[in-house]
Amino acid sequence: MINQLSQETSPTVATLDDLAKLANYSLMDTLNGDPDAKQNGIDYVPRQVFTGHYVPVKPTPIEDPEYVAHSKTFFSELGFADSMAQSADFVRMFSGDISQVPEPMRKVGWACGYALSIFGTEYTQQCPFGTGNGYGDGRAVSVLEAVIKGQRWEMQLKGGGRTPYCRGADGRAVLRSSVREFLAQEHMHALGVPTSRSLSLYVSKTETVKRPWYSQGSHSPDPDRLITEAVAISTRVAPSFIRVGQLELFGRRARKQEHPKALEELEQLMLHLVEREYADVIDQQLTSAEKVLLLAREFRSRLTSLVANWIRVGYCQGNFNSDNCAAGGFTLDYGPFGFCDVFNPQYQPWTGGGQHFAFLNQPVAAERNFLMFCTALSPLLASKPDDLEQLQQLVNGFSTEMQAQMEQMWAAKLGLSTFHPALFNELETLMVQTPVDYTIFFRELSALPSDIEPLKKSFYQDLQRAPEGLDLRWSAWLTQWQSLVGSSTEAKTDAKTGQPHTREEIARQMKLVNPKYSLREWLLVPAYSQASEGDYSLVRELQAVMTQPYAEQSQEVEDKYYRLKASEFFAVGGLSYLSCSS
Ligand SMILES: Nc1ncnc2c1ncn2[C@@H]1O[C@H](COP(=O)(O)OP(=O)(O)OP(=O)(O)O)[C@@H](O)[C@H]1O
Ligand SMILES: [Mg+2]
Repeated sequence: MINQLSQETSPTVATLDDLAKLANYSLMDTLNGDPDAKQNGIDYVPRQVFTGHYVPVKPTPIEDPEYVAHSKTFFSELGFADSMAQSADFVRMFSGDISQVPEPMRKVGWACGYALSIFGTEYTQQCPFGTGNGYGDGRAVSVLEAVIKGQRWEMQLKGGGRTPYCRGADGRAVLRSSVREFLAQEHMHALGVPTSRSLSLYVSKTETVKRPWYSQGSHSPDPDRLITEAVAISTRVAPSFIRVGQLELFGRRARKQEHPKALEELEQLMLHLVEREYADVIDQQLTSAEKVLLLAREFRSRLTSLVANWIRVGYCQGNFNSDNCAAGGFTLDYGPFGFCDVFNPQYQPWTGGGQHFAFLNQPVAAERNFLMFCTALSPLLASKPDDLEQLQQLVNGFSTEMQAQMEQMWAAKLGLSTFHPALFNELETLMVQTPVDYTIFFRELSALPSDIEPLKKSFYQDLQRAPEGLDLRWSAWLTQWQSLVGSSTEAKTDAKTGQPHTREEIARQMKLVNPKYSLREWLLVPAYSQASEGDYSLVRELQAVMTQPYAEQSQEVEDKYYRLKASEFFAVGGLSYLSCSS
């Protein structure tokens, strides 16, 4: 028994050679969009790519890389030895130098083109050629596909240098944004929300770029100066990085018959998506049309659940364009994101994002992305009016499914088995007028308080919008809520198990829905600031705290991280909002 256990837990991948043995590429090489001459992947000049799944791109290594962090959780899931993250050949590969990787790993990576829709409107003007053929992964370069413990994973460098889609930019990511992305992915996974995963993070000791950023304490919406920042490469991992935008690029080409194989390529990409992301729920034997419909149904279900989960944990994507919407239904692109402190339905951390991508508008933004997803697939059903009609029904049914997911989520946050509209509406009004800290409020509520005093820990007293009579209204609300959840709980039974619910059980369940710790922007700022001085201790501390967001943790952690946002952090660039995610 002891032997068996140690065998199961001991890492099976201790070196890059071990990892190389698991390399297994499912790239559609028949859909390589670059002419033969460019197979070495070193043509970084912005150019139009008219067809195909990907272009070969050799990443540009960062100079003199230094280890910052790796995901211990994910390494353990993959059976990777922690020591590998600091081994010379692993560091070399995941800081962008794949020229020496062992066979059968490939010495050239790849980047993909994609289209852009913003809130359901198609765009091409962001493409330097105005056609949409020059837009895509501008700094994301995939370097490996491997089947590990029966699961296929794609590993992608972010900040891996220029690609044909870089649009004149440098293809780099800075340490600041890479720390944010690395930690946010770790946190999101620990929150139980589907996401691309963090693998590793390396910074250059010598290479820097200039980026616009805020002077300390700046209240201006836009950065007011250029700062020099170290470049970094974080590696993210997912079953695939196919975006709704990529399907759209293929869908638009098919719709406009831009080239003779456009429809065929769309079908191939759809089948590839099904294989990479939906193989467990869509039978390979089905016809293409059947697959399209099941794919749309399944994506709808994943997307609605994803967005309800975002709202459950206080996450705002900030720029929920179709090119930031993973077709596999998980969170992707941690640039303009934020976790809200003060509850505000209009919370939007990114100054460029607009209200359409605000916190509680995310269900509508998701619906627009779903519409674009279905529009992209519809040429595949062009000769089948009944199937097209079914696809349309799936689009029409989005808001109902979304609403159901939201109601279930709100009920769970309140420890109730059903949604009570009047109770919720009054709560939402009170949360805005008080206003409350979103995370702290629901966590305090999870202790089933008998009066409103404990809830006041979440109140931003200085920001009160309607102080008159608030306490009385809160007390009335709490009494009403308690009558549903609290006093009569002993008599209640669980609909599924028939077991009686105790107060302890309800509190326990609520604490698994309402996290105690949330990756607030003002916690990230000191972590990446210290990191820029070569001190990674706060990054690692935050990683440790934020990968157990539901646990109580120590008193010391609670004192430091379970707190209201300080008044001096309000309305400050880089702390309350950001204009730049690169
Ligand atoms: N420094 C950069 N160099 C080249 N391209 C960039 C750079 N910053 C952003 N881009 C490109 O701009 C586009 C939109 O920006 P966005 O912030 O969504 O990208 P990103 O942060 O690189 O994201 P993603 O996580 O979606 O790959 C993407 O095509 C992206 O690759
Ligand atoms: Mg993006």
